[in-house]
Amino acid sequence: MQTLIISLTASLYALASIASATYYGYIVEHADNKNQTLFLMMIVMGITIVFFRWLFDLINQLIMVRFVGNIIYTIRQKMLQSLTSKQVFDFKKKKVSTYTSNLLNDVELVDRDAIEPYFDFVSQLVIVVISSFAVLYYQPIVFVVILIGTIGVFLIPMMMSQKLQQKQSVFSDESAHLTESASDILNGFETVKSTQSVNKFLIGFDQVNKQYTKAKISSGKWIMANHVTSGMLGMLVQYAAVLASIWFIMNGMITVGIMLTMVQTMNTLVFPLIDIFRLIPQIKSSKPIMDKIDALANVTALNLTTSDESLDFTKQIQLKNITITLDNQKILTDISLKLEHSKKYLLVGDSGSGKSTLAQLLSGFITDYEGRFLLDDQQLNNSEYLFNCVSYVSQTPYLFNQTIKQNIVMSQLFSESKLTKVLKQSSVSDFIQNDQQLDDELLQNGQNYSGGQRQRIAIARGLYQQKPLTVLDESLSGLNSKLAHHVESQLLSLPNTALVHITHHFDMSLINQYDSIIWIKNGQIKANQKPEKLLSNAEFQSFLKVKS
Ligand SMILES: Nc1ncnc2c1ncn2[C@@H]1O[C@H](COP(=O)(O)OP(=O)(O)OP(=O)(O)O)[C@@H](O)[C@H]1O
Repeated sequence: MQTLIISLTASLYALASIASATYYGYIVEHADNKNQTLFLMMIVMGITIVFFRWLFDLINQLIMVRFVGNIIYTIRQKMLQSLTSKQVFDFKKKKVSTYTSNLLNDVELVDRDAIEPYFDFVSQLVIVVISSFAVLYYQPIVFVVILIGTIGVFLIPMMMSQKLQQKQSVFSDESAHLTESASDILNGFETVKSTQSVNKFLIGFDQVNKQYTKAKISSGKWIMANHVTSGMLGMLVQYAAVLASIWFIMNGMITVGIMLTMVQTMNTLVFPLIDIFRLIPQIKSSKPIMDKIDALANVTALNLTTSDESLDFTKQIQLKNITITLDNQKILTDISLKLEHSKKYLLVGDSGSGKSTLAQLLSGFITDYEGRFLLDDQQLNNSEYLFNCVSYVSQTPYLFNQTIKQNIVMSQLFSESKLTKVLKQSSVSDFIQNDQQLDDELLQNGQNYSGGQRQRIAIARGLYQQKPLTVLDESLSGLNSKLAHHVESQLLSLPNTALVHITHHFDMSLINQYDSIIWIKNGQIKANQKPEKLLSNAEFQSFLKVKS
């Protein structure tokens, strides 16, 4: 439809251009008529033609700008939609800065090198076709000269397109590296400064920037070479056609007026042809980037089956013989575990034993596992369904560029009483001076708050979601022991929420309130017992000693 509208406006422009060419020939033919009325009519005709030519050109360009804008908008929306429908684990296989670069830099490249040129190409093609008919009408032989010349010279830009594609692909990769390098320095700004690594990072960035600039110049050179060569080839075709016309005049076959009309019409034909020579390789060059965008924009959206929708967690979650292998390494081996509704579990183990991996499995982030995962008594087919039942609070939570209130409520319905309750349970209320503070926008990732305060906001967020299971992964590590004690005891007293709490810091005064301690060692469950029983185990005692 868009192509059709562009073609239509381009046709009107081409017809106005041909009228203009005919007008030139006509005024030259009638220059020695000395007729005042005819002269006035010529002025009116001239102004009318110029006006319509301008009007159709303007409409064509304005429609094109609108179409291109809308297409780019749709591509970005679709890309982000598809990205967010990725499974968490798959998403993490690439760097965030790579996605950012795809979403920003690559879309810009496609805009510049494919979408705008495409509409331009359609317009020019329509103009070429219509002008060809006009030239054919005036002098078929000149048309044949243009046709042969065009086919001949068309091969050269075509030969360039392969090279252009390769250059554009390298340029896109280098754009991603540049974004990665810049975001590394900016995200790790404190560490870069405090470790006195500014120079090291600047040198690193300098190298990446050089590579990027080299790729940009290299692709720019080829684009320009393509541009200039197309222009030169177009001129060659035009010269050949003009020479043919002159030959016809010399042989008395056409008048000077007709020749002028033809030269003008040829301009309407040859300049768009030059554009076409330039546009085809340019459009082809963006194919690798279009493929990349296509791959990103075509992730299959999450599709919960009816059986998934009826899944719920009212009694228990059961893991049966679960094994998780990452990078050919078994991280969890043959895990069998039952988590009952409303019960509280402490998950402990050495660093690297697999606690976070288990937490991520329970939270729906890991989809690739052997074994069976049962919600109540039904098999879980799609891990993302767990987002309905589980609230995950990470050790290093991300706070959005929004207010504290928005960071806590997220997409749940707002309830003042619920908010007040979770603010107290998480001890966020301790550092909130007044209600206005909840509505103040946070700095990047909540940097205007301490690590412990950020963790408490994340706990409040987790509790506000009111899911049957809350998983805390070292979420109290940034709090002092008094605060951690308060929050942990609040969590332990939640009546309708099961809790899995991963920690390296044991509050011995609360440990007996857990229903069970799950002890993981080397990716396997070493014990899953009531605290009083496990605390009497000598091996566990020595594990605790090492920890304290
Ligand atoms: N995406 C991954 N790809 C490959 N290996 C991974 C991945 N994530 C974790 N691992 C490995 O799995 C093992 C268990 O990691 P996990 O984070 O679950 O341990 P943990 O018990 O939570 O440790 P800590 O207490 O230090 O946080 C580690 O050896 C880690 O290197």
